[in-house]
Amino acid sequence: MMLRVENLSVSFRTDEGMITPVEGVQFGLDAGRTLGIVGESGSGKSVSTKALMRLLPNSARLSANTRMTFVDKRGETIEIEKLRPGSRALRRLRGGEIGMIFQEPMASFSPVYTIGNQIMETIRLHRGLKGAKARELAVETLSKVGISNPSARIDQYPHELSGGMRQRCMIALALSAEPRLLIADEPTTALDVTIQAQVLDLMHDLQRELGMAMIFITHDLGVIAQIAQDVAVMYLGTIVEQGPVRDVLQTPAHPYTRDLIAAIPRLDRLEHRLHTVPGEIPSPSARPTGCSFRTRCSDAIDGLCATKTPPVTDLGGGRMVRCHRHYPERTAT
Ligand SMILES: Nc1ncnc2c1ncn2[C@@H]1O[C@H](COP(=O)(O)OP(=O)(O)OP(=O)(O)O)[C@@H](O)[C@H]1O
Repeated sequence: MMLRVENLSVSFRTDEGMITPVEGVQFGLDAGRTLGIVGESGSGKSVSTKALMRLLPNSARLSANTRMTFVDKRGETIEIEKLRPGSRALRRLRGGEIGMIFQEPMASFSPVYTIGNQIMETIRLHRGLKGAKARELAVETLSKVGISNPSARIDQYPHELSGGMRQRCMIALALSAEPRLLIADEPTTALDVTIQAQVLDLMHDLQRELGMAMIFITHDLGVIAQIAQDVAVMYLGTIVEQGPVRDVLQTPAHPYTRDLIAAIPRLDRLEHRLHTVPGEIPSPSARPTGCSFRTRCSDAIDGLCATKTPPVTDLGGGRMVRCHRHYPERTAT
């Protein structure tokens, strides 16, 4: 397995004391596969992936038993949680081994350099090519992400491009280092629907061509269905359900997943009002006792869900769920 995350817990020191917005996250990812992470705003998706790239602020702490292992391009195993801030190994990991793209491309680009300069700098840093060779490769990468007339566009500044173009250039920037893993944090949310579909198709094609693994973060299960093979559903800092996308969408095992599926707009149900998951996600500083979803759950069991944290149940076929309804002895009845 290329990436294995075990017991990932992240706490922050805040004015109101310690909060733990990510707790006990576990998942694995093979080369060439896409894991979709879905959940509402505040569920801990970004904090989890920032932890993977060691991009969390100084106020963040990983629990002592957090393990994040990654097999790099040379076949060596990197223990990400042990990398020292500012170390060469960490710089090599970021960008070179794990690339990241965001909702807002301006977060990746500096406004004062041309697109080409920034892509060529990445190529120099991570692939050791300079001058005409680096430029050639940058043009090639821009053309790969569907930028027309790339040898002219390469000399433009980020603000000279449209939103969709900038998004493509950001993908080109991330890909130019040839990462083994690409983390995409809501990369299409700000785009209009047609461009969103084009960018998703593009990412899918590039991934197949390059054999890269991908973690795709979104609040939209519909997008996950298009792009990922596996899905992890997060709620209030933990993964509540995980498994192959098709199985999870067809037979969701957790009430929260069922609610998210009901919220997907469907063409054949346009006349109905769009559902959203009822209620609001609590703050990590006010995590409910027992199962953290029980305050919004329509299926909560009196006297159990408020007092006992549901254990992880292995449902077979690579699926797991954290819900008292799925205790083996309960599902048997
Ligand atoms: N630097 C920080 N200090 C304190 N709390 C933080 C910090 N960064 C994130 N959090 C908290 O961690 C929780 C999870 O945030 P995170 O950004 O991971 O959610 P998310 O699922 O990615 O949401 P979104 O879809 O809005 O990006 C939130 O309650 C947030 O307030």
